[in-house]
Amino acid sequence: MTEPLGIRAESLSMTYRVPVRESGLGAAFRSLWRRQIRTVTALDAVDLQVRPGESVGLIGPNGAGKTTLMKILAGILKPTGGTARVLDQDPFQRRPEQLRRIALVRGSQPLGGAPELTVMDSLRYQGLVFDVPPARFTQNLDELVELLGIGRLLDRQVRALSLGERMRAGLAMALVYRPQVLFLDEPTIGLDVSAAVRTREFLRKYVVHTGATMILTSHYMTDVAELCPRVVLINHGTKLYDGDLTGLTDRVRHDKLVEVRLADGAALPDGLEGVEKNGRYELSVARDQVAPTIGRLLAGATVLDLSVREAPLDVLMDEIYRREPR
Ligand SMILES: Nc1ncnc2c1ncn2[C@@H]1O[C@H](COP(=O)(O)OP(=O)(O)OP(=O)(O)O)[C@@H](O)[C@H]1O
Repeated sequence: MTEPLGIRAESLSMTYRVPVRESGLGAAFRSLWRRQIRTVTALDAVDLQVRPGESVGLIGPNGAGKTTLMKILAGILKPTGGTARVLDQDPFQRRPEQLRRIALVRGSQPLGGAPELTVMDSLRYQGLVFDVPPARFTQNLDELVELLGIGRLLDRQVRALSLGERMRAGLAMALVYRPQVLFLDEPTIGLDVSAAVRTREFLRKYVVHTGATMILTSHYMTDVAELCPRVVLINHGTKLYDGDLTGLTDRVRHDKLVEVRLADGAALPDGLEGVEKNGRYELSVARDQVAPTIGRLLAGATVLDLSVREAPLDVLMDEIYRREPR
């Protein structure tokens, strides 16, 4: 059955036409009357369905096509092939009532508008552009000020904000009209650890509180792991995986890491192998061998400390990306 709302992309393709020019003055003159064009396929027949209220992490290496897909879904780019429907409308039609229901926030440029304005004036302007009734505006703003902790920023000029402050103000700008669909392109890029944690907490609360649908791209796997129960991996413009993160990482790693500290610098019991790091051993153990391995460690040595963990997500993603030809 057709899902009436949410997001639906069918066979979405995007080809950019890029002028090609050799370096040098002569080549610059020649290109005036003989332009060479190369085509770049950024998306190649991508299908995607996102249910209302779902949070999806769009992942893939640099140049995979993630931003292109987001821009198409947000109505900024017209695809060269296929169809997109967001909240049952073609996003590229850019109908005002549609624009009022979606938002795109780019971590690299979280705030548009006039840099001389204060954050409060920018928010008021946003409220007018998006036709938010005054009482609703005040209510939304109060919530956002509380959730994002931006009270102290309201009377500051936009141009005087730090990157983290810009991101928080940018989120407030994008969310003050309560969009139902949120496209976030690397929302924590360049943020310090605390700012990234606070941004993630905010986004989690926002989607729970409002029921918004969210598509997020990030190279920080913590963002994706914490916010998106579902991930979509694309590379070279093609969708390669759609499911939960564990299902994806299980494809490359079938082990867990057992880390152990033994008394008096003792060696590992016979038959166990591991890498020594700072007085601890790290053992890569097949998932079904974790319990027997721990049993052998406890039986064969005096264990001071022991932990079992998954391989770091970034390492797993590196392995996944490396499997794909660049
Ligand atoms: N305006 C443009 N003109 C020409 N080519 C473009 C344009 N925008 C993107 N591309 C190309 O399209 C491909 C996909 O780019 P896109 O920005 O969608 O990737 P991405 O997955 O968001 O990458 P990143 O993680 O580096 O931001 C790349 O090869 C890129 O060089």
